[in-house]
Amino acid sequence: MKEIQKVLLIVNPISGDINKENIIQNVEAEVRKINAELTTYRTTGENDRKKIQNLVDERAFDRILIAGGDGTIKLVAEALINNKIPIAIIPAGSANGLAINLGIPKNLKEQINIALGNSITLMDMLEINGELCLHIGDLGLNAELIKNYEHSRIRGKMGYLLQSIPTLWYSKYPFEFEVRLENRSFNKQGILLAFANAKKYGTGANVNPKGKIDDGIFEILLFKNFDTLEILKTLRNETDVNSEFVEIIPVKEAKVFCKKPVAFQIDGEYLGEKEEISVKISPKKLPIMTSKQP
Ligand SMILES: Nc1ncnc2c1ncn2[C@@H]1O[C@H](COP(=O)(O)OP(=O)(O)OP(=O)(O)O)[C@@H](O)[C@H]1O
Repeated sequence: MKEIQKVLLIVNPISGDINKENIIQNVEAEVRKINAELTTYRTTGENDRKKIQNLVDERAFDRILIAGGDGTIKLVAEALINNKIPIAIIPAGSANGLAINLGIPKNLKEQINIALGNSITLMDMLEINGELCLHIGDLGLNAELIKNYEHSRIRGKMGYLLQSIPTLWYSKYPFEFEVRLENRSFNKQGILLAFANAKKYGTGANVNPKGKIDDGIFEILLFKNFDTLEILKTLRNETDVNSEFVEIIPVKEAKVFCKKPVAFQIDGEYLGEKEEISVKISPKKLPIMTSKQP
């Protein structure tokens, strides 16, 4: 592999409520050791995508490190789409769903080693209603929970837990979904319909055991109206989902129609209520650093 000469470090100063100075100093030290040049860009929350694109066009970076959460990774992936520079994650968000799915370790030194290493995975990306999705999008109860959580003042797992009760109380579940695949269509009722590129939710819940980020396939997960509280508990904990709750359908493309508008989210960001969803997989779209082939 070609030697790394120019590294861009993109830092989101506010993500996860974490001070990033320690990350920046450690990255500086490690980049110095390999005699590469480092440029650091701090996001402002305004026009970052264009500014990153300009920076990347100006200087030929051969590695881009991202210290932030899923929102920051998505922003960079959108800025770089079709530009084959490998990206690497230094997890520094509140949930870090993609990093969890890639098995990025907790230790900063190990994270930087992976970031400056040579194990690249060409990751599939989901495109949902024209939006880029890194690992999971869903319709239903989880999106309602995220919407309510975004408005609550209590963060972390406790915030989710406290929001579960009013979410369940006000939710109009079960929802009616019509799923259209390449060669068949069917109607299903459930509390949550997810499109998963990987195995886990950001909380670590292993909802899609067969999920693989580079197999050219995504899974539709239908959480049936079984035991809602039990399912919510599973989504918020680091446990495997009970297979009785969920039906898994591997596909490359799908359309979903809802009888009434249903809450929708991508990678932890609430995107309003939708009646129609169109999903397809873009295979091998994003080169991303991993400890080994996941
Ligand atoms: N300097 C800044 N000031 C305010 N907002 C910012 C700034 N830089 C980026 N942002 C905002 O940060 C958000 C992305 O945050 P990100 O998702 O990476 O972190 P998080 O929400 O803490 O983590 P996670 O997605 O893992 O829960 C975007 O909405 C972006 O507009």
